[in-house]
Amino acid sequence: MKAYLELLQDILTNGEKKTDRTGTGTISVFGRQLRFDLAQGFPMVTTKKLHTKSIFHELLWFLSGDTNIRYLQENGVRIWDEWADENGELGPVYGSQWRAWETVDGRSIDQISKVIEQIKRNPDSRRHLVNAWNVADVDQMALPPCHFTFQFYVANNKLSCMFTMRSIDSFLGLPFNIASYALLTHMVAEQCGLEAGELIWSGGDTHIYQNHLEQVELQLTREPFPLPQLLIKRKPDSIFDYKYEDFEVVNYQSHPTIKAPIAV
Ligand SMILES: Nc1nc(=O)c2c([nH]1)NC[C@@H]1CN(c3ccc(C(=O)N[C@@H](CCC(=O)O)C(=O)O)cc3)CN21
Ligand SMILES: O=c1ccn([C@H]2C[C@H](O)[C@@H](COP(=O)(O)O)O2)c(=O)[nH]1
Repeated sequence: MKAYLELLQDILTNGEKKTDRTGTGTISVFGRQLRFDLAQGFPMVTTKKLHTKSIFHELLWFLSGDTNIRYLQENGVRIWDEWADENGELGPVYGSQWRAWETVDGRSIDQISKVIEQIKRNPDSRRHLVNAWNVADVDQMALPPCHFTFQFYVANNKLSCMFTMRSIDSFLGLPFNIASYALLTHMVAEQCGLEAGELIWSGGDTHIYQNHLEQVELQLTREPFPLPQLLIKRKPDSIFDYKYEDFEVVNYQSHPTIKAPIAV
């Protein structure tokens, strides 16, 4: 995860001070890319301890099409609490757009099933895309999608994924997002009979919140450990049948947690 630490240093060195919606203030750069070869290990930050449980449950929750935080809370995951209404609803966020994009003529499109079918049937297609930025729905969402699109690519029997984010909380959000899309790529690869290739992150407004600066400085004093590996213990019939217990991250050696306030 040297590339991630270099990104943090890049923001510290080149970032411009900006105000932001949450009133916290950031330093920010615009337009960056990171690449991870998934054969080299599972890309989890090792210079602080990451809560894998939150990351894995959140992805399973997206894939189930759910947009209510009940499932997360039942599994001890609190990362979406601040954005939900009194009924736990977030509006038509990721899960809804991924699994049930509503069309003007009243149909519902399951983008995840579709993209997996396409990868199997026509791996060389250049249209393996999933989109969460539904222009008609954005105003009803508790938070407009930050990771708003992703694309798959097949070559040499390997599946690569590029995901794009418009806005990046580089200290708290990005480590979660990288691990989450790495997991998704491994799952889709397994379902399609492919190996996991590269994971590419593309970022727009890539920022560090002003109240994360000390935490970032501390993290940059730490030496990364070798990457852990992801173990998927079985191959279910479909991408929607994975359970939390099917995954294990082995050999995750990390420095201690670094606490930081989340900007709401
Ligand atoms: N400002 C902000 N940053 C984000 O990364 C973010 C949002 N808002 N809003 C929506 C989701 C929620 N996400 C979150 C929310 C909280 C943590 C967080 O507090 N992480 C802690 C540990 C939390 C846990 O117990 O899992 C961390 O130390 O990584 C991470 C991602 C990512 N997104
Ligand atoms: O998966 C996520 C979700 C959110 N974020 C961050 C990026 C920003 O810091 C905030 C969103 O605020 P906006 O004003 O809507 O840009 O949440 C993230 O990094 N990863």
